[in-house]
Amino acid sequence: METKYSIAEVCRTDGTCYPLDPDLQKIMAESRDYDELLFAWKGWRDAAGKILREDYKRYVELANKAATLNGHTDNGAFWRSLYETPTFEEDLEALWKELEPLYLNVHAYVRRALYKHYGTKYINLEGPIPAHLLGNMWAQTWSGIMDLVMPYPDATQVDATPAMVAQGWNSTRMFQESDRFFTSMGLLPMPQEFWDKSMLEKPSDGRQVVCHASAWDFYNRKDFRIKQCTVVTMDDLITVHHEMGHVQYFLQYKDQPVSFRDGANPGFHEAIGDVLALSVSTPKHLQSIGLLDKVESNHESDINFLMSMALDKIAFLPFGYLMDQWRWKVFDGRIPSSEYNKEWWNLRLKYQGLCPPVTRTEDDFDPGAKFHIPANVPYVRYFVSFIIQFQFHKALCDAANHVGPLHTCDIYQSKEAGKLLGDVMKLGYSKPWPEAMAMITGQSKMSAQPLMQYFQPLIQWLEEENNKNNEVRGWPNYNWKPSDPG
Ligand SMILES: O=C(CCC(O)(O)[C@H](Cc1ccccc1)NC(=O)c1ccccc1)N[C@@H](Cc1c[nH]c2ccccc12)C(=O)O
Ligand SMILES: [Zn+2]
Repeated sequence: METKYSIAEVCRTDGTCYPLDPDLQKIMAESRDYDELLFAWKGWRDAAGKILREDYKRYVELANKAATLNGHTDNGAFWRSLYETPTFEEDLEALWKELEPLYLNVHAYVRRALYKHYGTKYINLEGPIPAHLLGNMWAQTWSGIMDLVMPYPDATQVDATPAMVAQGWNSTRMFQESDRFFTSMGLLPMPQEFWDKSMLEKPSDGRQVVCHASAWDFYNRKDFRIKQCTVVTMDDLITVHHEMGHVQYFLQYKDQPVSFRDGANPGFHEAIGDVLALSVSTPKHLQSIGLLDKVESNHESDINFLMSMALDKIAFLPFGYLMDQWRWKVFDGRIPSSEYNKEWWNLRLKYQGLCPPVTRTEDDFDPGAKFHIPANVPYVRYFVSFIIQFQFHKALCDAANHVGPLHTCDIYQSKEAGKLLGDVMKLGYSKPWPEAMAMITGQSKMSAQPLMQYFQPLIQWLEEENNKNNEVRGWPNYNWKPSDPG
C-alpha cells in the first residue's frame, strides 16, 4: 500500500503527470482557481485512495489478527495501549471540547475570507467548507491560504519563503540551520554519519522513493538518518525541525537498553522538533537569521503572526483527532468496509466542518489518500503533540527566563531550556510519560491551557471580529453542497 501511494501520479488530458511531492502539494497551496484545485484534489483520490480499498480491508484483518494474538481486543486497542492511560479517550475528548470554540472561530473567519474570494456559488456562510479550498491536500493545515486570510495586509509579513529562495537556501542549509538551533541550547549535534547517509532531497536519478518525511534510528548508536524530499519553503523548514526532533531524541536515548529507545509516549516523539519550531517561527527569530527584514511589535503584526500560527496549529486539531477515531472504529468493527467512505466524511463534517467538493461513494476510499493510512502509521500522536508542545514551550520559556507574551518567546541559546528537554529525552521510554511530563512542566497531565494562553490575543480578536460580522459559528446548513464546478 505504501508503494502504491508513493508512486501514484495525476495526469492532465495533455499527458503531463504530477506526483504528490512536490507538484500536487504546490498546486494545493498556491492555486486560487476552484477548478484547478478540484483537478488535483479529485485526481489524487482517484490515483492514490480508490486503488487501496481492497488492500486496506485485508490489512485490517491481518492487523487485528496480530493484535489479538498479542492479547489486545483489536489493533486500535493495541495502539492506544502505548499511552498507558486508562482514561485516554476521555482525556482526548475533554481536550477537544475545550478547544472546539477556538476552532469554530477560526473556521468561521476563514469561511468568510473564502466567501470573499470564491463567492456564494462555492461558499455557504452557514455551511461546511469545500475540502479542496484550504491550501492543503487534506485540509489538515491552512497556512497555504494565509494570503486570503491575513487580518492586516499592511502590517508585517510572516512568510520567510521568499527570503529563503532569494538568498539561495537549499535543503542542506535548512538542516544546518536546525542543527545550529539544537546545539545553541546545549543539545547534541548531528553526527557526521547523519550528513553522509541521509536523503535530504528527492533523488533526480529516476529512483522512486517514499517522499513523506521520516527519521530513522538504526539502533546501533551510530547510524541515524532522515529521508525527506525537501523543498525550499518555510513550511518545509518547520518539517525539517520536526524530523530533527526525532533524531535528537534518538541521540539522547541511544545509551538506553533497546526496549527503552522510544518516546515517553508517541506524542512526545512528535513534539520535540515542533517545540523548537515554535521559537524559530517567531518574527524576531526569523529576522535574526535574515529571513524577515521589517519586524514590528504592534497589535496588528501580533494578530497577523498569531493567525498564521493558528492556521497550522488550531486548524490541525480536528484532523489530528478524527484520523484515528475513524481507524479505531474500523479496527473494532463499528465501521464495516461498506461504510469506510461515508463514515470518513461524517467525521470530516462533524469535526472539521468540511464537505467534499464532488459527490463521494463507496467506490472511493478517501482515507487511503493520506499517507498514514496506507503506511500504517498511527495519527493521534500528532493531536497529543499539538497539545503538549505548548506545555513544553511554556515550561522551557519559563526556564529561559522569558518575559512577555508566550507567543513572542524564543528559547534560542537557552542552556537551561536545553537541559530540561535533554534530560527528559535521555529517559526514552524508561519512565511512565506522566513522570516525564512532570519533569518538564511540574505537573503530570495533558493540558490545553498553555495553548490557549499562547493564542489568547487572537482568541479575543476573533471573537470580536466574528461578532462584528454576525458570523454563525459551526455549519448548521450541514446538508449544503457547493455548485458543480465550471
Ligand atoms: O507525518 C508527519 C511527519 C512525518 C513523521 O516525522 O511524523 C514520521 C512519520 C512516519 C512514521 C513511520 C514511518 C514513516 C513515516 N515519523 C517518524 O519519522 C518517526 C521516527 C521515529 C519515531 C517516531 C516517528 N507529520 C504529520 C502531522 C503534521 C502535519 N503538519 C505538521 C507540521 C509539523 C509537524 C507535524 C505535522 C503529517 O504530515 O500529516
Ligand atoms: Zn514525526
